[in-house]
Amino acid sequence: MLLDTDLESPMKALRVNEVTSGDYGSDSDSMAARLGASIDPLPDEDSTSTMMALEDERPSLMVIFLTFLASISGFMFGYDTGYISSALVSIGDSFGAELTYSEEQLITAATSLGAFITAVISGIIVDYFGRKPVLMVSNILFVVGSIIQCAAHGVWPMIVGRFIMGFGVGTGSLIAPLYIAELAPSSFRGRLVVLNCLGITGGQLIAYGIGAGLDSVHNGWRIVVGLSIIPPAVQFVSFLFLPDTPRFLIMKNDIDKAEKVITRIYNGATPELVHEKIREIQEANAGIRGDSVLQRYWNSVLEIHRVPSNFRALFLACSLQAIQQFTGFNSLMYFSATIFKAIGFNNSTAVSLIVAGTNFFVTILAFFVIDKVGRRRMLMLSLPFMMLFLALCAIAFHFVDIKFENHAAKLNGSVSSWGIVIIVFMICFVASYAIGIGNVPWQQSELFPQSVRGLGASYATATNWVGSLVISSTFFTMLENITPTGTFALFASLTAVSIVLIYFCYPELSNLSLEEVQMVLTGGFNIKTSEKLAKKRKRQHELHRERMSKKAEELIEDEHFDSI
Ligand SMILES: O[C@H]1[C@H](O)[C@@H](O)[C@H](O)[C@@H](O)[C@H]1O
Repeated sequence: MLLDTDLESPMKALRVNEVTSGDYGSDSDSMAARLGASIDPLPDEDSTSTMMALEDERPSLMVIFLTFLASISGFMFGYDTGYISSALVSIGDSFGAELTYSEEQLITAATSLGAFITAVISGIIVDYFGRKPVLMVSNILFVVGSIIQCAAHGVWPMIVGRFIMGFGVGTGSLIAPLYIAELAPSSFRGRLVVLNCLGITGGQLIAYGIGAGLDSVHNGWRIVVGLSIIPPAVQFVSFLFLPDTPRFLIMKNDIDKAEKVITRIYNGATPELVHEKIREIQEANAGIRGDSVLQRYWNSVLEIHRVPSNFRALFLACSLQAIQQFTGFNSLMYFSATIFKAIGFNNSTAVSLIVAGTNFFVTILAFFVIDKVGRRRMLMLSLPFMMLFLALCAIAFHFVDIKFENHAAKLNGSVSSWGIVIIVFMICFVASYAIGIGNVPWQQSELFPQSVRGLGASYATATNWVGSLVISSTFFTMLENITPTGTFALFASLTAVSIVLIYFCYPELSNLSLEEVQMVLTGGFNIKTSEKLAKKRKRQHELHRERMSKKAEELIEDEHFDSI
């Protein structure tokens, strides 16, 4: 019979082996074996422990509300990266003369660069000051960046505004999924984090839509940018009245506050369950030692690199973000209008709206299936299809007589049936991306223990922004130098390598509590064990819910009987 206490003992051993002893290099292979042993027989009905009791519950209204509010950061991420392509066209000669190609590139890249910088430094700041205050600072940066852009009458103020806005985007893209993951009951964590991804893809879709609508309006781009002030202002004011995550509060030893927050965010949180939960989090999440911020930062850096389970987590989180970016999706997100124009479509903005729309709607599908199907299975479905459609795009481009030179495309002839084939393949590629690798990497926070979660998430987020910067600034150069066929073939080969990496290294983490994830990453990647444990947890969650609804039915029947 499985008890969660069975799973706690390897947990204690994990800390003794890997952290407390300071023997960072020694990895515990027996851990996997013990973990495997502990999850072997299926649990009976009475085995649901404290942790399960709370982690099983449907998210409370409070959790759903906080998730939506945090997802505003995702929306800003999407909106701010989405509006720029239409804004660049409609800025026209607002700054005295038409923008040169390098000015356009600087304006676009400034946000990614700003985002990269804050993604690197925010990790440690969020572990020190908390998730909520740093999220609120990101709101101020969004607003300041937008105001500077709206008032800009030259290229440089525009670049500075985009750069400052990038600070907000980077910080928000790091904290929002982290905040949500720390609040969510484990059986709903995947879905709730995907809500933030829906914010991103929805923000991109809306930005494209508004941009296309205001295309011919004089100074319409100022309206598009100006509108972006509203969501962060709403998020800022709301968070004035809302709490930080219990896991952060416990790390800071603010137990009273943590108790209050847990009581508010978990349905069915009795005082005993709340205390038990606090004890579990305390046990699993020893804070980082050190007298000053710098010393603690350094110790976190040591711990994330030297503790094998942390390093595995770091490797996975960064690899997933790199795969998401280097398989080329954002080249379509940012430049699909240009590509479609190049292959002969007049209404290219409308066609590129289809790309953003497919990304958004398939992310909705991912929302419904991620916790049921599992992260690993979704990736193993997503990547092979992406590879297939990238390869098909590469082949189809071979039959279109098109040349990219000096950042312009020369098409010989008019739009052909191959052009339509390319669009269909690209849309299938986007759908395959959005169902898996488009959102699973943002589950990154679940990979790390509390003590290095901010730092780990920041490394991974920074990887995402570097990837986005590299792909968006080299895509045209690749089209020119290695042809579209070569470019898409390169993306397809990188996807093939990614499939191998995911197959051998990415365990199934759906339905596991944040503390159990640590056990899975101890002593190896434990793919088989993780799959068994995830399956077992899923069964337990289902059993628990069935029991709860049976109890509720019995209660209603009793009441009915009494009233007769
Ligand atoms: O998860 C998001 C999403 O897929 C966006 O559409 C994409 O532009 C981002 O780069 C990515 O991080």
